[in-house]
Amino acid sequence: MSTWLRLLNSWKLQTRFTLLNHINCIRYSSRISDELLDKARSIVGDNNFTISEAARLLHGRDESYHVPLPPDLILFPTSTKQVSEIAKLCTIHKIPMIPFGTGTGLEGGVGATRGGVTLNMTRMDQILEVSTDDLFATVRPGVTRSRLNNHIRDTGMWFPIDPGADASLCGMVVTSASGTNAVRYGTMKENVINMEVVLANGDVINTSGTDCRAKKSSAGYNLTGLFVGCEGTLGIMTAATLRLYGIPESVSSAVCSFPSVYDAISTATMVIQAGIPVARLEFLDDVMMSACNKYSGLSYDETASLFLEFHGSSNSVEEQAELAKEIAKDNNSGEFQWTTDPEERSRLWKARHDALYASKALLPGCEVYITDVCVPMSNLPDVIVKSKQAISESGCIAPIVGHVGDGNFHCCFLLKPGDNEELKKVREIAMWMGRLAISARGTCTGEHGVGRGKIQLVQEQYGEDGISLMRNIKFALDPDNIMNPGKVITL
Ligand SMILES: Cc1cc2c(cc1C)N(C[C@H](O)[C@H](O)[C@H](O)COP(=O)(O)OP(=O)(O)OC[C@H]1O[C@@H](n3cnc4c(N)ncnc43)[C@H](O)[C@@H]1O)c1[nH]c(=O)[nH]c(=O)c1N2
Ligand SMILES: O=C(O)C(=O)Cc1ccccc1
Ligand SMILES: [Mn+2]
Repeated sequence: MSTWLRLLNSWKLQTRFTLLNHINCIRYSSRISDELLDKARSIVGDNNFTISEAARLLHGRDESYHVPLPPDLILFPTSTKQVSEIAKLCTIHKIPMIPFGTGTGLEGGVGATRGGVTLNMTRMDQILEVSTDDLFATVRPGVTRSRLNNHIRDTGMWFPIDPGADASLCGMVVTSASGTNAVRYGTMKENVINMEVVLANGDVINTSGTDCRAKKSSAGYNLTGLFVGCEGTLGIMTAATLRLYGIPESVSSAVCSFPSVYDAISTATMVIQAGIPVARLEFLDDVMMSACNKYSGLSYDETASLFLEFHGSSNSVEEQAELAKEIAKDNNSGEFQWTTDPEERSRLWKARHDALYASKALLPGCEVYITDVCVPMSNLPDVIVKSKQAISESGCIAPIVGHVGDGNFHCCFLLKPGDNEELKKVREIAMWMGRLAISARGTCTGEHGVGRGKIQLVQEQYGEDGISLMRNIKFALDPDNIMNPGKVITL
């Protein structure tokens, strides 16, 4: 093709794109004035601005069953200064701002309940600092968990918090995420040292003080704790400083099946009581084992099972596995298979991390409704067994998987798309499970957050006084209710 023809084609494409953008703009952004659009575009530049329908749809949904709620406009800021200017602009125009990390959330957190501006944070993707002496890394919100770990692998350090999905680290901070390694290394709550946050009015603050990298601090109110788990309703995270750990010299992994849920959970409890520093302690019920076998081509027993992992020196991981094996035997276990072979281990954990997709494959085309209760260990077996009973009485399919070392488990209800009756039934069971967990001295969400689906349960968990304090905090930081409105609490 001649250069002229290529130029002509590219001009045509650009004109079409501009025209389409213009049409979309007229169709969708009744809330957003031309003046605001122009100003927003001038803050981030033409290439970091879109109102295309495809982008709007993509940004209104995460990996949950929640109905997509597209924003009017998507901006891709490239600096904290730009985020601050966007916040000032949105405050002047009283337009909602919704931060978007990688969209792997499970509670509909990125949905634009009142339209507005989504800030896609993926283009702020620098790893700002890594200190192997002081064991921390400072990252911008576009950096994902696996990118950080690939970047620092040669230093012998890693960031262990692992929700399975390759989520943005800042998204993990604001959802207070955890996953399979939390039993040993804690959740995001225990692993954030400092954060840079842009507030609704455009102010930029550091939650532990301007340049603090200390492992602990008693200085003033715990602002870091306030923003961990805020789900974008109190501010926009523009950087996070996280704790790093040494990569363990040796790792062993194990699988073991049990005749009952009680035997499996008793083993989990006793492993922890025995002081074994287990790194992963995961439960899968019979239905989930069968789903994982099918999806990942495995042939494990299809009964209640534990997947375990141990970190330490080569002697220590052997010792830990053998001790756990003894405990499992005392609880009527089947064969306890353990290995240090990297390939076998990664096959096992890949199957575990694919549990969501294995569940979905049981009913092709289905949506999933996922619960996330967390209770003290002594109440865990009863809550799991009661939940399984409720699932079987309902006639629903809902494989169960859980980070049982932390008392946390998920029921993954499979939903036929468009079946509103079934959705209603599942929602009722999920609400009942949340209440069951609260009455068993636990919480309605251990790690996925509140988003749009658990607002009522959080109200019940805290009671009027607790919620009223949360509302006051929200009002102090976001008086116009424009920071990710309609999530976590209602005003
Ligand atoms: C297969 C699979 C498996 C799992 C999970 C997901 C999937 C798909 N998850 C859930 C998910 O990975 C977790 O909630 C992540 O922390 C979400 O991070 P994203 O970057 O994707 O946030 P996403 O973009 O989905 O946003 C989530 C919320 O955070 C807000 N937000 C995002 N970035 C922000 C920023 N920079 N500033 C302010 N607010 C921001 C958003 O507005 C929204 O409210 C999970 N979780 C878990 O804890 N344990 C687990 O075991 C799993 N397992
Ligand atoms: O894998 C996990 O631990 C999750 O939190 C996601 C999930 C939830 C329910 C079934 C499968 C995966
Ligand atoms: Mn989980």
